[in-house]
Amino acid sequence: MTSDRSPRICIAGAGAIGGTIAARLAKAGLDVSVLARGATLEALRRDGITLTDLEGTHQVPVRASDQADFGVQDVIFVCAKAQDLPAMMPKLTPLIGEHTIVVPAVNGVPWWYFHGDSGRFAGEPVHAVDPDGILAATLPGRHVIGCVVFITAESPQPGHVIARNPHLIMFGEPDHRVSDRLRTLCATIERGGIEARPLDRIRDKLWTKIIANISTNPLSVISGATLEELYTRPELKETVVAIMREVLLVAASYGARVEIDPLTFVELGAAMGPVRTSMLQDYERRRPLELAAIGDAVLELAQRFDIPMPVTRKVIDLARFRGTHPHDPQAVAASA
Ligand SMILES: NC(=O)C1=CN([C@@H]2O[C@H](COP(=O)(O)OP(=O)(O)OC[C@H]3O[C@@H](n4cnc5c(N)ncnc54)[C@H](OP(=O)(O)O)[C@@H]3O)[C@@H](O)[C@H]2O)C=CC1
Ligand SMILES: CC(C)(CO)C(=O)C(=O)O
Repeated sequence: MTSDRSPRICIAGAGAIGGTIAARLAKAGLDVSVLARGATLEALRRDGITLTDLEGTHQVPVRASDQADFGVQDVIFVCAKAQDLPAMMPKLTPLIGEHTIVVPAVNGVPWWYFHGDSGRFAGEPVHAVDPDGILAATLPGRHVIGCVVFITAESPQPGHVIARNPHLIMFGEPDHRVSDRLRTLCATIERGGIEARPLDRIRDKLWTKIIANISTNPLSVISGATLEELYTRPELKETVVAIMREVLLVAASYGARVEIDPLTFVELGAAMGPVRTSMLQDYERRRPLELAAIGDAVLELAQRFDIPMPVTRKVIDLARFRGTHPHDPQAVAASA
């Protein structure tokens, strides 16, 4: 990636996060192409992306296709749910050239976690997120720059995105170098009004986000509670904090420095207000839950150090049950 011409940026997956990033960058005049499908593709071709953020509502035209026919890209943001990556990633191959950067904007433990790592598991796969090894096989790790997305967004209908909070993404090289390409990427993203911070220890922030997700997303599915409720109602908060404690031990075992303690986490989380987690939104729409990346992968990492995670495991099991047996008030009423 060079800074002497406008970079070509592809956003693969135009839901809540992909739609927000694509709209911000395209609105700033960057060369953006969007890989989308179905109703979203139709909406993008007809109306562009309609983004409501802190600055108001913007309608932003974008180039969109369901074929990866945009030519070799400088940057590809992969913005699908983790379980959709093995189907999506091979489609992106024509977009990847020698110097292409691929940024998975995906919650949970990434498949590249041990790539570029110098610890005892260096180079090993994370089976829960790449069960057939498709991601590792299609994308050489040298293309990856990791990121942690601090944007809360919803896509209430295809092509429409609401993201009414400050937009922050932290980026980092898997081997922790603060490289030229990392700095150039951040400068490019900032042109879109998204705060982009280059980090030298991306896994620390990954763990911070993983702790937020694993302690609230599955429990939100079981309880139907918002973040504010999860972090303030004593009967929910107790479980949230118990999960955090279990996961902090795993993070520490992998050498991560998580600077926030559970009580500070709870205070910050409560201030997020009546937000429905992305997993609760998926549950309500009868969509698959991102439990493999946010839950199972953490259990897999815990297992490597023989760390028991009784509360976390139970909550993940219950969320998985709820995801496959959705509560249907109408059916309950009809059978009464
Ligand atoms: N929403 C949020 O507030 C946050 C989300 N995240 C994370 O960001 C990631 C993306 O989440 P989010 O944007 O909410 O998810 P969404 O479900 O809103 O968007 C995912 C998009 O990817 C599309 N997609 C999936 N597979 C393909 C494919 N093969 N070809 C083309 N398009 C495809 C989906 O299309 P279709 O609708 O047709 O399935 C959908 O439009 C997740 O890991 C999530 O956990 C992180 C921080 C906050
Ligand atoms: C808002 C937050 C942090 C909740 O865990 C999130 O990332 C999500 O909803 O997936």
